[in-house]
Amino acid sequence: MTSLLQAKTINKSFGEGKGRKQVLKNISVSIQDQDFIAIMGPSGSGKSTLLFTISGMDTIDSGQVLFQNQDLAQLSERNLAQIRRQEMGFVFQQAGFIPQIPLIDNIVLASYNDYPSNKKALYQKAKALMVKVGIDGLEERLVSQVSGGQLQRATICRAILHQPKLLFADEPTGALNSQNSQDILTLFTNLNADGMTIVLVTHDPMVAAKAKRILFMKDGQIESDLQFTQDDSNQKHQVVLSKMADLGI
Ligand SMILES: Nc1ncnc2c1ncn2[C@@H]1O[C@H](COP(=O)(O)OP(=O)(O)OP(=O)(O)O)[C@@H](O)[C@H]1O
Repeated sequence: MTSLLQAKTINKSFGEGKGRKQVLKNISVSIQDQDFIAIMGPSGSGKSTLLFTISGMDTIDSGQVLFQNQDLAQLSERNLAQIRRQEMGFVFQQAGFIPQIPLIDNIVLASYNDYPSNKKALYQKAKALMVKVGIDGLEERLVSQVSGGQLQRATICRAILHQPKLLFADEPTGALNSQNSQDILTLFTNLNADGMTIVLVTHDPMVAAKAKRILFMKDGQIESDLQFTQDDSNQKHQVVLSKMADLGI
């Protein structure tokens, strides 16, 4: 496996003066091609901030984030946006969908801008993905006409439509019931088996147990980095539960 993304001693603070809080403290982590990583840790430990900074959505105070050996901070805004649109996919809580257009247009829009000649294929693929995640039949609904869980699944469709190399997801199953969560996890597992690298943040030990590697964060640092060679979800689940107990999660 080759390194897809490397974070080198990154630091990130929020606030000014006395209110300044260092949220990421000298974090170094290397994400390999075809990794499937779950980031866990107590609330406020810096999980989402780590996801935002390594994905180029937010800046860092010091250190380096290299994606395919390119330093994100050295890229022009245009090049960074292009890499993020074409090579990365994002499942974040703020969906950023346009309220006035149907769900399927929202799913296709970003990819269509980059690949306008593929319009028909993109819509066909979007429909197939909507079936896979259990929101078929909602193609023409507006954002205001679907539930939070349905919107979350639409966000996932949009994030993977262009088959990104690297998928970032913040609590991708947070708004879903257990059957829908299982369907999404099966989809992620299959995408990963087909070559997509996945980095997700979760509080759910069942979700983490699907990953090949689990990073536990504590107070802005990576407390442990567990790699699993055997695909034994039960064993991983037990390890996660015991680690969560250690960290008081
Ligand atoms: N934009 C921001 N401005 C100021 N403080 C922020 C900002 N984003 C995050 N923080 C603070 O940074 C710390 C880490 O936040 P972060 O969202 O990364 O934690 P988390 O581990 O993902 O938490 P949770 O599990 O509750 O989502 C928290 O104290 C949070 O309040």
